[in-house]
Amino acid sequence: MLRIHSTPLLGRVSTLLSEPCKKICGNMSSGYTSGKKLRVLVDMDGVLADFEGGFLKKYRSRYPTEPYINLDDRRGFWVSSQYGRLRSDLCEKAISIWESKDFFIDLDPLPGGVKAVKEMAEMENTDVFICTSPIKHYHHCPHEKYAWVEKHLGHEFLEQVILTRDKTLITGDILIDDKPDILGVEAKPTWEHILFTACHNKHLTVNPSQRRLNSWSDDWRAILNSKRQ
Ligand SMILES: Cc1cn([C@H]2C[C@H](OP(=O)(O)O)[C@@H](CO)O2)c(=O)[nH]c1=O
Ligand SMILES: [Mg+2]
Repeated sequence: MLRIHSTPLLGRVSTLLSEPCKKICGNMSSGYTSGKKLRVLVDMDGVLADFEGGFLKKYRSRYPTEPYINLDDRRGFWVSSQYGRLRSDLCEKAISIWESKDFFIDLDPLPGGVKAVKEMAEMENTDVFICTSPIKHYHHCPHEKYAWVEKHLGHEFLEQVILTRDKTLITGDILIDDKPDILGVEAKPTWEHILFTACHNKHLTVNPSQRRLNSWSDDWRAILNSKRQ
């Protein structure tokens, strides 16, 4: 175990730290001390990773003779609920797709998302976190979500990953998320929910005070700027 006996050694300890360690320490201090940085929480499935497209592709390939729902006809956040209404046994078949190995890692990035998040992360006074919920069948999903971030955003971005089943507990200024209702134990989350448009929510009439981001070609920079003091 490394013990620090005197201050001169402190300087040496920092030179002994590997580059990633230095970056972690750097991130921690800037994040905790500034207080005025804009904190953006970006959801993963349906915002950065194409959950709906990936699901339909794998469902049709595993169950080629079963009925399916075109993305244009998707309604409601939960895929399995709509499949269950189509025919009750299709609910379980749908679930079997995202519980399978390689479902989450194989998801394609949604157009413009990775580029936007990288640009956001480079902006002054801006902290970006990927805020995503793992499914409860934990055998593959949490691992693959980290692997997806590493693959598409880079190893250093792993520092920015928040896995939580309750996003209301996470503090931030903005949460960009495709789920229309984000509920949890905190009744008044600190963030403003920006609804990211997806096939399952595009027909929804939402509360007029709720802002949308229609895609990553939409003006996400203006939304961020509107929250800056
Ligand atoms: C079951 C299900 C999960 N998901 C996504 C949402 C969550 O990821 P995220 O928080 O990154 O959007 C994750 C666990 O529910 O899977 C859907 O988008 N639709 C579904 O029908
Ligand atoms: Mg989502």
